[in-house]
Amino acid sequence: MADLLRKPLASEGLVHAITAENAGWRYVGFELHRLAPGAAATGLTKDREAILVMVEGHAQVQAAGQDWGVLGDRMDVFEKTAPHCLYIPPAQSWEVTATTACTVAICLAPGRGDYPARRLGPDGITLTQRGDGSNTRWINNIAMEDADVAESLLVTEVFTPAGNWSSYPSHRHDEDDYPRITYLEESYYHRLNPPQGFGIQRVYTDDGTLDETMTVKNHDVVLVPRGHHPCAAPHGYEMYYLNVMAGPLRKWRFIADPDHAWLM
Ligand SMILES: O=C(O)C[C@@H](O)[C@H](O)C(=O)CO
Repeated sequence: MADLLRKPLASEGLVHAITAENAGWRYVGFELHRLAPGAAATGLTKDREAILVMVEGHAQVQAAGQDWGVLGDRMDVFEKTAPHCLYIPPAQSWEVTATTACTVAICLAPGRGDYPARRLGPDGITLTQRGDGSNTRWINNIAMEDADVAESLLVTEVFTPAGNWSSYPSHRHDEDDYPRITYLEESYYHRLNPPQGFGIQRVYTDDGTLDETMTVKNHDVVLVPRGHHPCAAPHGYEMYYLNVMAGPLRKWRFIADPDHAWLM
């Protein structure tokens, strides 16, 4: 059984510490910090670039030698307003001090230092519908390839209404053969509303050598090293996830599962 479902390490403080090494891949890292008011988290980006996402709550942020003031707006991620985010280049330190209870994600991928530190959002991030019917979901693009703001990170938020599917029709991005398809590792940080809910995520390859169907709960992370990766939210439970993708080329090109491509 592949180790794709990562449970929270704690309910407060450092909740996830996914590195390329412990994920068994090369590009994506992901940290999640849940901080009580007054609590702080710090880090060094080293040979990685980072996008800090204020998932919810407010915090005083210092990074890359600058004071960025208090970041954050929505107090609950399911308010769905545009997130406050910060791009932090490699070889920089950062420090977040919670001014309210807050949840802060640090999305990581390799970087050389070609891009400066800068705010991303809330300006320029617009909640956008993708799909229709029971495949409708709502997207906040934080840093996708049309935004020339990072070397390898692609970061997106997705809100899936109760009873709907997302990351669907099934698709994969696990071969480095641009422009046909790109190789992108991907992590999913999941939330459910109300929080006692659950969702389903399947990760599977065309040849069936990987086929895991996972029950995801609030604050779980799913790793997608390869294969298709659709999600479903049950009746009564809205699903949120924060996607981090990275690979050798900062482009998202995918191929649909041939069985379900007719739905595209
Ligand atoms: O469309 C969605 O529902 C989200 C996906 O695009 C998600 O970001 C992904 O699967 C990327 O390959």
